[in-house]
Amino acid sequence: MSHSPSLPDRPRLELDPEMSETERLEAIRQHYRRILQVNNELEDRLDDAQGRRGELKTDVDELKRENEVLKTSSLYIASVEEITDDGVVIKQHGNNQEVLTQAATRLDADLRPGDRVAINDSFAVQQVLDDETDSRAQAMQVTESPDVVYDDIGGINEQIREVREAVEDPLENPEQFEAVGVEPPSGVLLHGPPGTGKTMLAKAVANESDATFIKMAGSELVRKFIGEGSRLVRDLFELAADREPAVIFIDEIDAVAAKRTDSKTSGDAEVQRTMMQLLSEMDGFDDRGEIRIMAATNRFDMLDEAILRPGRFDRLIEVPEPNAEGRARILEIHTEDMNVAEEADVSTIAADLEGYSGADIASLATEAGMFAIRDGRTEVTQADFEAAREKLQDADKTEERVINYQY
Ligand SMILES: Nc1ncnc2c1ncn2[C@@H]1O[C@H](COP(=O)(O)OP(=O)(O)OP(=O)(O)O)[C@@H](O)[C@H]1O
Repeated sequence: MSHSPSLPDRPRLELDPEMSETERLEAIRQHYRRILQVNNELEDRLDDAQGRRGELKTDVDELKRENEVLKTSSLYIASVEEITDDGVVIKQHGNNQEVLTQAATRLDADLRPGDRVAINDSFAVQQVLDDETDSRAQAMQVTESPDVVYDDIGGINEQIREVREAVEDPLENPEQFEAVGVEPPSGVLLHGPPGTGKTMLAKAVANESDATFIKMAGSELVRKFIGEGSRLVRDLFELAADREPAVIFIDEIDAVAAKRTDSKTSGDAEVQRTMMQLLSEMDGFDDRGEIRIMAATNRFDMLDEAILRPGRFDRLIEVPEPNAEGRARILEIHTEDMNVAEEADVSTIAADLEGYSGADIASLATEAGMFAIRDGRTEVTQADFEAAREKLQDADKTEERVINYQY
């Protein structure tokens, strides 16, 4: 090898018996100098070798790390069912296969039933997944029975009726649809301005149909879970199948299903893949059983028409800003538990709230209550509502100024 040429020969001392005393001394001196020289040479070589060894060790460490990564990137996900004297019983996700296996010794003490774990090809548990790694749990919000009822929603009775017909009826009376011979709508799309009660409506229909509510936010899929979008969409439908009856709710669907002409979002191949996965899940979902699919958007104009075709989101329900009557009902709902003065008139206040969404009205009620508290009163007066309205309007103006300043 180029970096290890043969070692220098060991110097020999050759003394001739014929030599004089002086000659012998000279020969020994020379021999001594030669030994020193070889010694220096060997020391240099040793330094070189040590340096080289350091380099190689760094290479090995790097390869080891790479190997670890390669090993861990091909792990499967499973849940721990039971820990027995014979080993760990796990259930693999996806195929639900149960296996009795062993855990890496360093994990023995940490393992608990219910843990999500990563297993290798021979099913040995390699890693316990914490919530951080569990993107599925982060990306989806699962609620057994959301605490919203239809009566909590004001001003959109017609929309409630339509959602009940499209979601609740097929969940509760599938036989009726079969007997009449009509297919219930595949997917229900709620569209309208922000804060008008779209999410509430989806939660209420899940609650009142005794279905599990599974929410996924489209915007998070593209912002937070880059590269995982299509897998998470697949997981979403799988989870719903495990938990039926279930209502799937995809909020801000425009984030994954924008028109192709919108270069900023749709140019992204990953977003396209996520949308294709969503479409294929919906198309392949003929025998939908007890799963209903809902979605919401504030940007109906941005949606790719592909998602609106029959068999996909084919029931569109517009949830508009509330009118005066709706605003009064929403204000009534949000002041139900508040100690409001006799003289305060909800409909007069509501009449003045043109352009307010349900969410705006909810903050107005809280803000009015805060005025009473600051004033040391226990009753909320008409004046408190007016003060709250002015405060929110001022806040809006500041926001506008900030936005104008930014652009
Ligand atoms: N119609 C309504 N009746 C009563 N409260 C409402 C109504 N609409 C909105 N609210 C209040 O505003 C909050 C937010 O509403 P929600 O999340 O349902 O709106 P959204 O339409 O889904 O909004 P976004 O499009 O911003 O997600 C609710 O928790 C509720 O307090």
